[in-house]
Amino acid sequence: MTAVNIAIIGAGVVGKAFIEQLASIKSKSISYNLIYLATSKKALISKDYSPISISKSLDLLAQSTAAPYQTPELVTYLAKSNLPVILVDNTSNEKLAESYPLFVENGISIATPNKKAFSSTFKLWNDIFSAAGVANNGLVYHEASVGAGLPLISPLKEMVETGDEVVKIEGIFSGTLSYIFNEFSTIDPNATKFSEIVSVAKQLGYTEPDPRDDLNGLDVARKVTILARISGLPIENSTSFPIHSLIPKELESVQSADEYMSKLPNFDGDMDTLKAEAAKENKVLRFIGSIDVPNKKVSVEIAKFDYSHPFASLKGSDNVISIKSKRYTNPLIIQGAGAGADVTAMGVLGDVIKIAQRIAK
Ligand SMILES: NC(=O)C1=CN([C@@H]2O[C@H](COP(=O)(O)OP(=O)(O)OC[C@H]3O[C@@H](n4cnc5c(N)ncnc54)[C@H](OP(=O)(O)O)[C@@H]3O)[C@@H](O)[C@H]2O)C=CC1
Ligand SMILES: N[C@@H](CC=O)C(=O)O
Ligand code: NA
Repeated sequence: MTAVNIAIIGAGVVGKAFIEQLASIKSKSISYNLIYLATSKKALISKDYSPISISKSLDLLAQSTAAPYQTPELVTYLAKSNLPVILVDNTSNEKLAESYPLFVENGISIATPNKKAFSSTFKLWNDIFSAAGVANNGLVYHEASVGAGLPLISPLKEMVETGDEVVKIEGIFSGTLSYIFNEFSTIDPNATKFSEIVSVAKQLGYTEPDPRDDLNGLDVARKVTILARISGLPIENSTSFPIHSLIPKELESVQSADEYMSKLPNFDGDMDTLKAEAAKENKVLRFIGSIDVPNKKVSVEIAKFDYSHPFASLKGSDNVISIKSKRYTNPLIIQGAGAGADVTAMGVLGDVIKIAQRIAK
């Protein structure tokens, strides 16, 4: 039997589901030992690296009075581990993401759904993957950063590594905005109010910790940046191309997510007008991202589609992504739930298993 040590940061919507799935792994060949679990306020730390009960870890964390390690201390602690270590970043924290090269250079592997590291500066992207390419450094897997658990990053990387050339990627990349428009912009003229649907998407765990990151188009822009970079475009950062925001001008400067949510109903009329304009043309509204590789063009926008278009009949939080390449002249279509605790945790745990199969001792 071989083993790896697991350190988890983040115990929110995705983090809790990840811990539940990790506790249920039944591997005869690899033991997954939890040694560290932290939120921004507290931590559960096994100082001698002996395994912590995964199934009791959330209760133990709730009772813990220990403060989380700051990044340099955490790197030192994990680098001294008796076994290879996988850091699971289940936060959306940018500072932590900026430290990935440091973890990787210290032999610590990373599995994460956090998009920040892969969609910030192109320099950070290069620093992470050049560090991950060096022998004895950590590995970096981020399947759930686009399309949650849908197999997207892994097959796209394989296509590119085996010599395929991506021509065009387009689709619906946001579980939140898919859910919102599938519920809001339908043939039914009496569909629920836009602001109410945004609240439900938050309750269902589809939104970012701050739902404005979905509604301003930035979450889709981050995903599109990641896929464009894998496809070979050197996108400087996730704001260096046109992005349509759904945040009303008047709410752009509100301080908190709560204030934004409470004022959003005042702007339902604007969204009703947009929907009615589309309905007059027998169309629905959908929020899409597209990457045109030969023309080096990337965009994130709201668009109108005929009732008969496949995007018009999408259900729930489904993403649909079409990839056209030199080999796939008829596009490869990937469709399914693109947000939510269980499908995202599955993508992260799948990466943990893939890393463990390569590094466990
Ligand atoms: N929800 C979904 O469907 C999907 C989510 N993702 C990604 O998964 C990640 C997690 O999302 P989700 O679980 O919904 O978010 P939540 O807000 O529910 O949870 C975030 C967790 O991270 C912790 N955290 C935040 N900052 C820090 C920090 N600096 N140090 C330690 N802990 C920290 C929070 O702790 P505290 O409460 O103490 O702040 C909380 O436990 C995000 O990157 C998101 O983009 C990706 C695909 C789908
Ligand atoms: N908020 C995101 C979560 C997954 O990345 C979404 O709605 O798609
Ligand atoms: Na994915």
